[in-house]
Amino acid sequence: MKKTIALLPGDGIGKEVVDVTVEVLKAVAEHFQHQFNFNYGLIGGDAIDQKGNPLPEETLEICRNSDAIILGAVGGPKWDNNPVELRPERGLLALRKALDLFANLRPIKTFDSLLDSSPLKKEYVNGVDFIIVRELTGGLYFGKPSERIVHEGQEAVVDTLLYKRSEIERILVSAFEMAQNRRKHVTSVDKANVLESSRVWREVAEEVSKRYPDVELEHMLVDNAAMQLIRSPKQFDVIVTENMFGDILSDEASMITGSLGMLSSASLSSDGLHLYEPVHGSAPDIAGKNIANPIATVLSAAMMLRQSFGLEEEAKAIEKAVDNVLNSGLRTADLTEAGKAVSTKRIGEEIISALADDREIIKIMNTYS
Ligand SMILES: NC(=O)c1ccc[n+]([C@@H]2O[C@H](COP(=O)([O-])OP(=O)(O)OC[C@H]3O[C@@H](n4cnc5c(N)ncnc54)[C@H](O)[C@@H]3O)[C@@H](O)[C@H]2O)c1
Ligand SMILES: CC(C)[C@H](C(=O)O)[C@@H](O)C(=O)O
Ligand SMILES: [Mg+2]
Repeated sequence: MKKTIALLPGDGIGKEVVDVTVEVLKAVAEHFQHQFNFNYGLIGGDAIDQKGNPLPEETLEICRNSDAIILGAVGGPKWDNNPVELRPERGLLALRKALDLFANLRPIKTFDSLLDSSPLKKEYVNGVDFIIVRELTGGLYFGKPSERIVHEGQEAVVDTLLYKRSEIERILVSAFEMAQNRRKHVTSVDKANVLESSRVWREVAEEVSKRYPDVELEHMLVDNAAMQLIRSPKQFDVIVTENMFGDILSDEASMITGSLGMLSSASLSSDGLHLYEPVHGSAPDIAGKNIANPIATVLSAAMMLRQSFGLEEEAKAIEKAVDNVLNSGLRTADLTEAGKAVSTKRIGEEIISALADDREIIKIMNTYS
């Protein structure tokens, strides 16, 4: 299979984790006889420095001319005091909007070998397998006005939480569709005791649920959901929620798996051009040290192979290679005690060698079958 992949490494550890992921994808291409072409684009702080724009038009073109997009992360202290239009994060938000990447899927699944890495009790995290479906192109992130104003004669500020009913409906449909192929349970998270937007969200959730009689719908207030994620994470199958709540709950949920460095994601659009990125950011505190965990991005690439290219066997091969590496006891610093950790690059090399081992076994088995 021949595919073109846009690579937007971005800033900080974004570059390090994308570098590893590209090597893994090259190994997959070699073992499974595919041709992956990689087109690099600038986004975030780097793009501001080189092009004066966090999302240059060339980058959008590269994305539009590709079959899928892999992004690292954007942001860093260097640009923190920039005016809002020159913030790296604006580049990511503009990209999500421009490509209509409205459905952000963030799977939370524990690895058996990492049960001890979670701060939660082993018996609570063992077997956790749920997905957060986060609305990604609406809500507080995009509502206008969003500005400093004078209100009642005083300095004030306003951000707007705006959703079209159709935007709420399409994300809920995505969640119910997903639940139908899983354990048939949707938890719709909102703040309907306070926010009008959440009251409408609940109404739409009820309407959509009528089309999926085999799926159970539960409403949960976001503050309770934050607590339930820690108290009993196994109760969840599909969590669907608006943009900001989803952002916060997914970082929280990452600790069930042991680290934010484990959490992959897919941002899906209606026209089939999807973006894959780790849930974490550019981690300025560890950037440039070759110690970041690349697994979130590598697993995002597996999501890409499955979702965008239909390459199920290849996606599974990556997931199995990651599992094998973790089973062998190798861990980056976020998952183990100081002194025992291995580097970003080493984890990448081990994943590639686990992939190769697995292919050899399959080949040997095929010759005997
Ligand atoms: N998708 C994105 O591009 C994205 C996501 C989140 C934050 N950001 C940006 O990143 C910058 C830093 O934000 P932050 O520090 O709040 O969040 P962060 O996710 O970058 O880091 C939070 C903490 O987790 C650790 N961490 C994150 N990823 C890791 C990995 N792969 N391996 C090991 N440790 C990891 C970091 O070292 C840090 O201690 C900000 O500019 C923010 O806007 C970007
Ligand atoms: C960098 C930031 C804009 C982004 C978000 O809030 O969506 C990040 O935190 C994420 O989770 O992808
Ligand atoms: Mg976030």
